[in-house]
Formats: sequence, C-alpha cells, structure tokens
Amino acid sequence: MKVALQLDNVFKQYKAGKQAVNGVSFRVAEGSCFGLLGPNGAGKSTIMKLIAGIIPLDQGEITLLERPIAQMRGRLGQSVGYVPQEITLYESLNAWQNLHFFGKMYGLRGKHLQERIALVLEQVGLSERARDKVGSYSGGMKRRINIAAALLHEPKLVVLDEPTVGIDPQSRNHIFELIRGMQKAGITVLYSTHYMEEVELLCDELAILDHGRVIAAGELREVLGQHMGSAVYVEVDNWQGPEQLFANAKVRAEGNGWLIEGSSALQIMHELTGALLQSGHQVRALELQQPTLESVFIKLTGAALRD
Ligand SMILES: Nc1ncnc2c1ncn2[C@@H]1O[C@H](COP(=O)(O)OP(=O)(O)OP(=O)(O)O)[C@@H](O)[C@H]1O
Repeated sequence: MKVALQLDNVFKQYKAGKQAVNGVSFRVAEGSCFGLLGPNGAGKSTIMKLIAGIIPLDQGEITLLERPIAQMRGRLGQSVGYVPQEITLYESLNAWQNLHFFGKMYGLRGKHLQERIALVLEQVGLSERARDKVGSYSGGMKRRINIAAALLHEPKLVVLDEPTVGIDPQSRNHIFELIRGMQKAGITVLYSTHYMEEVELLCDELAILDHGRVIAAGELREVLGQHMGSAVYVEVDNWQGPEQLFANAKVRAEGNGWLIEGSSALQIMHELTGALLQSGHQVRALELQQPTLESVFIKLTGAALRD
C-alpha cells in the first residue's frame, strides 16, 4: 500500500481551550476514501484544518505524499483541496465568477483556468447553472460549488468536512458520485461525517474519533469484527430473560427484548430456539443482528453517535 497521508501522534489545543486533538495517528492509502467518524466536538474539523495547513499543530507530524507538511509551505496548497464546513462563496457573483476567483488564487490563468472551470462544473453537475448568481442556489448547490472550487487545481488529496450536512438528497447523491469518480481517478479523499451510513457506503477505511482521540480504526469489516461479535435479538412474552442460558455471552436488555452477543450468533440462536421450544413461551421476535458502526460506537463510548 502506498501511503498518501500519515498522521503521527498529532496534538492540538486551542488557546485556553481543551485538547481538541489528543495524540491522533492514522494512515491513508493513496487513492482511497478514508472516513473520519465522530460526534460534534470530536476533533474532525481540527484534524482537517491541520492537514490543510490552515492551523499549526502543537506536537506530532503530518506527512503528505512522503513529505512532512511542515516543510511544504506554499506547495501544501497545491496538493490539497480543502472543503470547509462553512460555505465560502460570493453570493452576488455567479458560479463561474466564483470559480474564476478561486482558480486565480490557486495560480491558474487563461485557457487552462477556463477549461478547469468547465470541467469541475460538469463534475458537480452544475454546468447549466454556471451563469446564475450563487445567492439563488440551494444549500446543496452552494456546497457543490464549494467542492468544485477545491478541485480546480487538481489536488492529490481532497479533504471534505461534513459535506452533506443539511443538504438535499439530489446534491448528496452528486457528492457521492463525485467522490467515487475521484477514487477512480486515483485521488485520495478524507471525508468527515457523523453519519455512519455514509462511511459504510463510501469509505475503504475509517477512524472513529471521540474527545480528540482515535478510539477505533481500520477497514470497516475489521473495525466491526474487532469490536463487536454478531448478536441475536429476542422478544418473548412473560419470560425471565436469557441470562441463565448464556454464561459465555453478553446479554443486555434492549427495546422490548434482549440482545445476546457472542462469538457465534448461529449457536446462540440454536440454543435459544431449543430452550424456547421446550418451555413453550410465545416468541415475538427472533433475529440475527449484524454489527454496525453505531453499535461499535455505543460499545466504545457508552453514547449514541448522534447525541
Ligand atoms: N477556534 C476554536 N477555538 C477554541 N476551541 C475550538 C475551536 N474550534 C474548535 N474548538 C473546540 O475543539 C474541539 C474539537 O472541535 P472540532 O470542531 O474539531 O470537532 P468536530 O468533530 O469537527 O465537531 P463538529 O462536527 O461540531 O464540527 C471542540 O471541543 C471544540 O469546541
């Protein structure tokens, strides 16, 4: 695996604030989509700003394409396309004019800039609205132009900070398609979100963050497998519960029933059906439950991801 981005023991504290990033390390393979998943305040935006060189780190090292970013200075901006959470566009200008402005900031000029603007507008599906004022756009369309602006200079790494918050489904789909297109083109994508379904859909690998620390990281299957076994959910009328039946599994009350987690869900189901058939209890629900990022997060932090 060729590493595009590497963070080694990175720390960041805002003035008089708490430790926003607290010893974070992870590696992102070239051409992959890496998800940063965590609740509000976990440190996702801060990590992204550190990578884009917008704020300096306190300790540790960030390496982009085998070069420490501390040594890259102006060249960092050439390699990274950073899309902040906030929309940063001129509402009174049209999309083309906005992109022209950003393109010039990246040092693009003349015919090449015009070609790049046309291409990124096509990539975000807004060529036909290019001459309309951005002020007349929906939130999702503005977000797509913000992403287009970060692609103008053909960066090797694109950093997207919660790009789907508060946008319409059509824009969301466009953004997903765009990311898939970037991956095909060998561009590395760092994607932050607090929607676990987005990570499951888009990302090859992920890091779960909480209070500025990585609490789990790796490929999706790996993370799910490492932290959760599969489980069986059961609802039974007038039953004292499955605790006595499963000495070696974890049992907890959930909803109107119980969740039994162990190394073999099939074995749990087998034993459960045997016992319930014998006792003649009325079974309301009996199902296999695959581990999800949500369940991993609850297990690791004791809180739901969207709290
Ligand atoms: N400019 C700042 N000054 C002081 N503290 C800050 C600043 N920006 C962020 N923080 C604090 O740093 C911590 C991490 O915030 P950060 O914005 O990186 O988290 P996040 O995971 O991106 O959250 P969100 O999803 O809300 O954007 C939080 O405790 C936040 O309050």
